[in-house]
Amino acid sequence: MSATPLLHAQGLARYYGKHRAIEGISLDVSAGEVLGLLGPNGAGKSTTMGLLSGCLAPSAGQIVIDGVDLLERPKRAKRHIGYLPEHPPLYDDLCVDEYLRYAARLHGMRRAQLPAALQRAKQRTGLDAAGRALIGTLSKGFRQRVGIAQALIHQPGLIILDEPTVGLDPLQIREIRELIGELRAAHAVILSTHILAEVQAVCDRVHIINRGRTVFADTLANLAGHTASSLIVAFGAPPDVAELTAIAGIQAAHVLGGGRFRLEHDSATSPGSVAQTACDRGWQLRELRAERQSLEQVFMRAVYAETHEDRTP
Ligand SMILES: Nc1ncnc2c1ncn2[C@@H]1O[C@H](COP(=O)(O)OP(=O)(O)OP(=O)(O)O)[C@@H](O)[C@H]1O
Repeated sequence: MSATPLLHAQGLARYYGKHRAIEGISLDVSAGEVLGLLGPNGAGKSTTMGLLSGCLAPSAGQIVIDGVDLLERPKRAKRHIGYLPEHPPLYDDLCVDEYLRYAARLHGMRRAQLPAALQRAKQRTGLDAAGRALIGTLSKGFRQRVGIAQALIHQPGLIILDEPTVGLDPLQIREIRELIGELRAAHAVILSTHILAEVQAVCDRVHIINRGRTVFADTLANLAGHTASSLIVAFGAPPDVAELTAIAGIQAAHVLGGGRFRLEHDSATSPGSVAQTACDRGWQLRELRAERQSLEQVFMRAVYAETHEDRTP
């Protein structure tokens, strides 16, 4: 990540009347990065995207885009933002060229700039041959491409995509994900999603929110390096679960079948103590490895553990 992020958001909060949608959200995104904003339904993703794009006013907090304060100088800051809302603002009665021309004019581009801008945006989104097609006749995947083309027509530094693959078929999802990956070369990208695989497929970093608050934020590279507090073991002569949980520091043992188990352990326990016990008792150790922490585990721990705790009477 470069020293100065393209987007810096600090302490964002948004209330709808008395209802707190988000609070204390801070995030940075740099050029060349795709940040995934992940959370279950109602977590506050769209609200956060609305604030970052300047479409919603925050109740508290600061947003700086390419050195320009979004609240103090909204017009100037918005020049650096391209936004694809959850429901793309498309006009079915316009053809793709007419619509992109209209979007470019809304972004304050001069008429003389339009032909080159349209050609560039269409070429980058795979719409070269679709300029004269009526938007109302396009497939959902192509409509989404048009939505992305309007977001990048004025060559903003930051592109914000709210649930960009919702409602698409698997092939269209793959195509849009590839397109998002390509955008990284020239832009900072934030996308919101509730799909873990989406984050894993296209994002460099993940920011998980639950009920309006940040519950996890890190790079995917760091995530892969983390180890969970569990071991996978396999034995030729497997013991009973009770014998495994009797090993000091082993908190639970789950049978995986074929002599394999997942052992949950405390932070002080090393795989060596399990290996030693297996050796002493003749269990014929065949496999012993620390489990990698997956995004799913992080998500479940951060989101569902919190939700469950609150529901426990
Ligand atoms: N205009 C509004 N008026 C009142 N409450 C709202 C409004 N918009 C959102 N909320 C509430 O704010 C919270 C966050 O909603 P938001 O739409 O930002 O979540 P989300 O993570 O985008 O959800 P989803 O994935 O279902 O779109 C929810 O409790 C929602 O009911």
